[in-house]
Amino acid sequence: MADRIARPRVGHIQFLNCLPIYWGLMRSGALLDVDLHKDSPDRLSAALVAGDLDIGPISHVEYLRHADELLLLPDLAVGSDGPVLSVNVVSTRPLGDLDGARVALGSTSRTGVLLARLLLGERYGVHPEYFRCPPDLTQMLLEADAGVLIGDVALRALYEAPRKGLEVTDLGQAWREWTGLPMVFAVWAVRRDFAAAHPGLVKEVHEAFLRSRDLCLAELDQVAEAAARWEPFDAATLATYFRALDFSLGERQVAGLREFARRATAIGEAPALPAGGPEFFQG
Ligand SMILES: C=C(O[C@@H]1C=C(C(=O)O)C=C[C@H]1O)C(=O)O
Repeated sequence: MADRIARPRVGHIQFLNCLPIYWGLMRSGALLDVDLHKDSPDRLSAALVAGDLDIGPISHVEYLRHADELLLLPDLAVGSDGPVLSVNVVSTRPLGDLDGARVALGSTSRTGVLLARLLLGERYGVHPEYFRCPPDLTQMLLEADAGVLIGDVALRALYEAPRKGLEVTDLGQAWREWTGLPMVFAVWAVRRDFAAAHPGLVKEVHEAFLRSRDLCLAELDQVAEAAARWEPFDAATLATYFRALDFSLGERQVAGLREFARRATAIGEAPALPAGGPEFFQG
């Protein structure tokens, strides 16, 4: 039997925000050509950095921390140009009143929680005491005055919090109001060693993701209908959510990425992007 190369090991965020991209891989048949690993974004980020995955989504700030080992896949991201709906600070009082309070940072997030800290410190001038916590709103608010959540639990909190007398701050919207730019929460990257060894495979996977994204955007209401069957959200809510998300990484999004990188670097959370960065995979 001839030696075969293994399928590329590809990450997939196990949140509704990436379901549209998974949908397209299924529809186009490309799912057969990858070894897909579903997990939370914090674990996928760590796996890509550790070399346990070859290609996949990585939380924005984790990319910045490991940019020397990674190349970005062009035109693919999870972000928003305005409200994102699923990266939220849920608080018992307005953000400006959180000085000295306790704020719980959801453990699945790296970028959303850093954005919350930047916003609270630099825009609101408040300095809470932060601690890491599992992403469970009830547990967070037993020990804190605010919690930062991402993904499906954050989307749920957006709809449930007002009934509980809680405030919700959408961090995609807050970033846009603060900087005028889109926010990029996660990017897709390939390990540089894998890209050098298998450029053709990386090109194929990248193109499959782009086709998948475009297919999903053309069938968004069907995707929402299909997903609503298994989710605690109705189809209209899911369609609104998928339309709020921005899966592109064009010039404006790259400007947003550079601005976030600049601010993360200024507080010592990430090394500076090299001049002209980020560096992209050139298919
Ligand atoms: C929009 C989102 O983007 C995400 C936010 C991330 C983070 O804060 O580290 C990581 C991956 C993405 O899932 C979301 O999770 O809702």
